[in-house]
Amino acid sequence: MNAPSAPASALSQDVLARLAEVIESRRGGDPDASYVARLFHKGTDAILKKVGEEATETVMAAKDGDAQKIVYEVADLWFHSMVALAQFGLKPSDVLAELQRREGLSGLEEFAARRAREREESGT
Ligand SMILES: N=c1c2ncn([C@@H]3O[C@H](COP(=O)(O)OP(=O)(O)OP(=O)(O)O)[C@@H](O)[C@H]3O)c2ncn1[C@@H]1O[C@H](COP(=O)(O)O)[C@@H](O)[C@H]1O
Repeated sequence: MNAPSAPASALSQDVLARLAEVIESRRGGDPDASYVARLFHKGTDAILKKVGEEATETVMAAKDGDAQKIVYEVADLWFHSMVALAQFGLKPSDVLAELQRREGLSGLEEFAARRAREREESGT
């Protein structure tokens, strides 16, 4: 499967920051004039429903092995996840900071440390 390529300069966190600003600017806007305003107007359940739908569509695209479709569906998923973040007063930079914190931290080591902590807390 050939992954579509994109110029590195376009793959910047600026895109996420700009989109977050646009999303924020739609809060309280006209639901008939803006898709994001409509989502905010519908509320948390509707936003989370879209995140779930887009996650499912991403899985289906991946099962098909269609690179273009995967990128399209993941873009939908990221976008709706960003609306969900905004709904909870969060920004993409919060998620990027968490990913940065995890940099170089082995997932398996982190999992083992978490299990050890949980065992300690439950006293088992
Ligand atoms: N990135 C996006 C973006 N990605 C996806 N979508 C919309 O998300 C919806 C995805 O829903 P589906 O694929 O499920 O299709 P649908 O059947 O139309 O949706 P439903 O009726 O099932 O809810 C579509 O209407 C897409 O147009 C987006 N809408 C907006 N943006 C960004 O948000 C900005 C603000 O948008 P407005 O608020 O509409 O001005 C835009 O300039 C873009 O940068």
